[in-house]
Amino acid sequence: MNATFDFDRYDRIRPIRWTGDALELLDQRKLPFQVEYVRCGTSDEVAAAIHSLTVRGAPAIGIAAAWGVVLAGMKIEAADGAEAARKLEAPMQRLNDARPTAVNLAWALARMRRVLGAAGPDWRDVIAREAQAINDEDLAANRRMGALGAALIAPDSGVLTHCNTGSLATAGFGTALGVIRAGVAQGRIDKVYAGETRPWLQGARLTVWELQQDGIEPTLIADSAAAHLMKTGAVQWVVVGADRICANGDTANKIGTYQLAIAARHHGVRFMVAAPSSTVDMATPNGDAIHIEERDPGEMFAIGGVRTAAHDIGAWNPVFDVTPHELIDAIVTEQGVIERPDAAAMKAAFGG
Ligand SMILES: CSC[C@H]1O[C@H](OP(=O)(O)O)[C@H](O)[C@@H]1O
Repeated sequence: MNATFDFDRYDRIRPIRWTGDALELLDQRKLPFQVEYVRCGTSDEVAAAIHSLTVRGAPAIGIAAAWGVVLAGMKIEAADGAEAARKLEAPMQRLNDARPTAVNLAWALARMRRVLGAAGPDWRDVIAREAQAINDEDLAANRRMGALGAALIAPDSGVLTHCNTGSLATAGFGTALGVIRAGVAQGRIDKVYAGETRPWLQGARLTVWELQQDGIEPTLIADSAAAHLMKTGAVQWVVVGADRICANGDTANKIGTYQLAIAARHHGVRFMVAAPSSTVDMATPNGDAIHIEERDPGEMFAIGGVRTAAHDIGAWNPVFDVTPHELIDAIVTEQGVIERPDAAAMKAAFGG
């Protein structure tokens, strides 16, 4: 990233605000047409906000859950961190159970448990500092990933992205969208395509809105137009985020990612996954072991409260899928770039 890169120009959105005694969440169910914050005063309110996608995005739900633990800590008495950890285990489990696929949620809660276990009478300050550290580390990681990922993209490239991986999904700047922000700023990317990302429309509602805040004009496409777009030669990279990257490089991400990878390989378009190391899960051997969240089929029947499907029908609504590592050209984390990821490359990079 060049020294004069203006992060502030590309990072005005704050989906998570800690007030000192509550967590304010930008309600992503209502964007882009309403910009409203939801106030969470308890950890269970944070868990409900995670489950309802009021706050969403793998890193963002981990950060929100960490602050949820701090909120739970305000409601109990404990002499030290070990006693607090015992009393907070139930609310932490409810935070953990809010969504199953993104490893960042469990990862953040494991960090909170770890510091709690070692904390003394000042355990409340310790967990508040840890929640802030998780947030700040994510922001720094995204800015580093932006530089590393953008460097892979040749000037004058077209890029297609999927879902939302920007400031709304993280502590700021974004993962895949951070790569795109950096690539646009450096003149490497001159055309950004965003897939609408049915059924929840993270692309059409969130990514397009985020990029407009930056002065970047994306082109929205229907999810079903992606392969045709690649066939035209308009894009050189597909750049996406991740919810869980396994020990062999298999990657869970928003539903529709897998078919983008298949089409990209068929058309000679390179495929990049950008995610912080907090999304890497070396304890999960491969994509077959990932719990794919299935959500209420009702999310497929209406948009903005307007029904779009016939009545009295069934539906299947898995909201993630797994891209096998063989279809991924590069995994970019803040620790570096893994080209042609496989188990050996992942082990060399992350141990385990
Ligand atoms: C940097 S966000 C990663 C990931 O999270 C999103 O899922 P959701 O909107 O359901 O929380 C999407 O899969 C993004 O790629």
